[in-house]
Amino acid sequence: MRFDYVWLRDHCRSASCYNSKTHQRSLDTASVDLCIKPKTIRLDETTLFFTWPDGHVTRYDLDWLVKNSYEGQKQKVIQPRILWNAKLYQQAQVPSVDFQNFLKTNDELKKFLQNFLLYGIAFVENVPPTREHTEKLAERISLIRETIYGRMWYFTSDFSRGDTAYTKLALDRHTDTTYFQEPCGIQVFHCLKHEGTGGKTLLVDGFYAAQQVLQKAPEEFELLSKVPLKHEYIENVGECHNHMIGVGPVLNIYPWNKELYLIRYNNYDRAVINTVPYDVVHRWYIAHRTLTTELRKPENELWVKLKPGKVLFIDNWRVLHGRESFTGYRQLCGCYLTRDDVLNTARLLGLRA
Ligand SMILES: C[N+](C)(C)CCCC[C@H](N)C(=O)O
Ligand SMILES: O=C(O)CCC(=O)C(=O)O
Ligand SMILES: [Fe+2]
Repeated sequence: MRFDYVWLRDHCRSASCYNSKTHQRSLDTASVDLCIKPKTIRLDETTLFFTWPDGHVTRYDLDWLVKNSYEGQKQKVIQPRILWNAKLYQQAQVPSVDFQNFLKTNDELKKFLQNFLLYGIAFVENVPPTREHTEKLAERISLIRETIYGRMWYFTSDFSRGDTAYTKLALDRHTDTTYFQEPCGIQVFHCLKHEGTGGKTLLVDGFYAAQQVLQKAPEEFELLSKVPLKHEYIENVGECHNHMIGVGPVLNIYPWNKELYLIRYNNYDRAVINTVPYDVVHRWYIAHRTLTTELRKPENELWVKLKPGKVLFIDNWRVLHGRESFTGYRQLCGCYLTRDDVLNTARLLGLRA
């Protein structure tokens, strides 16, 4: 491990530099001499002591330094995950949780969140098929993220909004709200009614597919993580007028450990590519094709028929969804959740997120 002297001065946890009640820094970092060097350094069994030129003393537990060093973080993932294809997911036999237990006990909520964090999808069963109960369920986990579609949305194939979701047509795998600067973190689906045929839901682990790309063609993975693209939503239907633009690469990775944390994939909503120079664009299409080929492999497709009472939570930063075309009357309700608050709940329950 290597530490910079300014870093060591900046992270001083003494009472005058750090408020341990609020967990906030009191030290004004801009007041630290950028050429600062300690006058003396002393080490005992567990602790490293620095005396700075002005006489201030900083002490670090060696354990704390190990935990907080760049070298330590580089080898750790922020969020442990189990990547899956259809067979792996089915073999894992992930249990659904029961609505009543989920509302009543923190243990059930924790079990649910643990599975959700590991697999990027999770189910709650025996939910009364109403909008109010679905809302109550969502609120148990997080804050609902209100968007142009409303707080709780409720939709059928009536084309009340200018989007293919509001028809009976099939929808290929995609993530939602790619046209937001921060795509919605979690999507909740509850099918309240379906009198007809078809309409199965498709789920694909985008991170599993991306991992295949990384193994087979690392330079293509890299390109997909570097090239920024626009996605766009333009709507002029009835009273609804919207124009949303979101910019970002298809694969988003943390630079220090190369961990993938967000996939933005929606071929319907991808805007005109005008952010990519001529000599890169063709290579980008090749890389996009490789990823699409992985995403479309039948063995990666998990198909489920959503039924009243069974609520599906999808990590919209990881798992793609789609649907089969359908006939008859089909009513879906749900909402988006704010990702920060889902992760907050998970951390408060002792989970790593
Ligand atoms: C119906 N519901 C509100 C869930 C989603 C509508 C959003 C559809 C859009 N094409 C997208 O993929 O973001
Ligand atoms: O109708 C469905 O099952 C899903 C449609 C969809 O992709 C969406 O609402 O985001
Ligand atoms: Fe969607």
